[in-house]
Amino acid sequence: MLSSEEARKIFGTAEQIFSADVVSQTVKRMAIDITTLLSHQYPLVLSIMGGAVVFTGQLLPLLEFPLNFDYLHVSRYDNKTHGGKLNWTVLPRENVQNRVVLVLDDILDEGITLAAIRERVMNQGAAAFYSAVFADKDIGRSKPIRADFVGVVVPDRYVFGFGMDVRGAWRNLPAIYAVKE
Ligand SMILES: O=P(O)(O)OC[C@H]1O[C@H](OP(=O)(O)OP(=O)(O)O)[C@H](O)[C@@H]1O
Ligand SMILES: Nc1nc2[nH]cnc2c(=O)[nH]1
Repeated sequence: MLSSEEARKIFGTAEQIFSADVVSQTVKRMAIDITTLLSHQYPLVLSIMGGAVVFTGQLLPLLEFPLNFDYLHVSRYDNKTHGGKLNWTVLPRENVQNRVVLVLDDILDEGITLAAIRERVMNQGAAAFYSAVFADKDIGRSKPIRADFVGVVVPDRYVFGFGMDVRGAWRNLPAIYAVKE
């Protein structure tokens, strides 16, 4: 775990890439797009902990139609800046069978996490799978999955804030930052 001083130092040298205002306007725009497509589908919304916690908390109150909510916890970065093996720690309790599922995540990077979630959800009998990611990283190569709803495109750098951590810290920031290279 980072010390408080280390965490402050990373923040102090980081570059803000999306302000809190832009982030909040983007969530509103995504809510409109999601409502247009899914408001009559009674979707089961699955939030991917822990990164999606802030995005989920801001998006859900803007979705003014009936839905169910559950979460799952899967991670593969484990406080590092490069992904490894997927670690499923919490599986959803809600049954996905015959449901239209909308998965919420903070960031689509290489796409490995979201592709694995889609495979799992579809194998369990979901009727349809949609995904909304707040940030889509421009990694310069193809990904195994595209999100149906994308908030912002971020550069190919390690980013944090708005739910995304840097070595476990700073998920609480309202804006998005890139660590100093
Ligand atoms: O597209 P990928 O390269 O697979 O990476 C994207 C995943 O990485 C992050 O999770 P992380 O493993 O950092 O766990 P966390 O949400 O608990 O921080 C993020 O929340 C996505 O789920
Ligand atoms: N915090 C954070 N998590 C990630 N998971 C995959 N890419 C990233 C990233 O750039 N930042």
